[in-house]
Amino acid sequence: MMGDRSNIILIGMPGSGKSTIGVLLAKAAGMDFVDTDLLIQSDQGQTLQTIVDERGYLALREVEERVLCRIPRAGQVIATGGSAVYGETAMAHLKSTGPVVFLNIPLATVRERIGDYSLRGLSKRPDQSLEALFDERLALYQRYADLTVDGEGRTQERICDMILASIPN
Ligand SMILES: Nc1ncnc2c1ncn2[C@@H]1O[C@H](COP(=O)(O)OP(=O)(O)O)[C@@H](O)[C@H]1O
Ligand SMILES: O=C(O)C1=C[C@@H](OP(=O)(O)O)[C@@H](O)[C@H](O)C1
Ligand SMILES: [Mg+2]
Repeated sequence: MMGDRSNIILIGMPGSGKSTIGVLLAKAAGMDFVDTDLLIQSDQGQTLQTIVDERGYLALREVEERVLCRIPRAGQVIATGGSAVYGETAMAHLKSTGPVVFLNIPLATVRERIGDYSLRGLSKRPDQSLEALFDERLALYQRYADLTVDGEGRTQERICDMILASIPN
């Protein structure tokens, strides 16, 4: 099946369900799954948290952009990290490989799901609040989305079904 279908690319804030819903989508659609956070870690031989702690949040964004640009065109479900949208070239590449789906959840739900974000290796300016990061990113997620799915109050299975119903195969 790989090679003859478009990718499906998931974007959104940390906690929006990209990694977990991505697996469900891939199983339901008979596609492969890749989590770009894991690609970054194996490329660098470091955890995301270590990259941010030792080299800074901009280093993570640079590495992320390079890794995303190498994603092949074959049919895979791709869970990106929340900061993927800072890479303009990477997003142009990903969009050329298939539909980009924005998993949209409110700030309060991001807070609930991610807990103490200082321990999450988030790619954000140290002085930036989560609220400011959310606002900055919302505009970027909306810019790149081909499809937006509201995840609030919905199960992962329901969100998966909604995405499959909206994407031609
Ligand atoms: N629709 C949902 N309803 C309830 N919990 C969810 C939902 N989507 C994701 N979660 C939970 O939120 C957490 C973060 O999900 P994850 O897939 O890792 O998000 P991301 O990859 O976008 O950061 C996980 O514990 C996951 O089970
Ligand atoms: O939003 C972010 O800045 C990040 C989100 C993480 O991925 P998830 O969105 O899958 O949690 C991971 O890429 C890294 O810790 C940076
Ligand atoms: Mg994830």
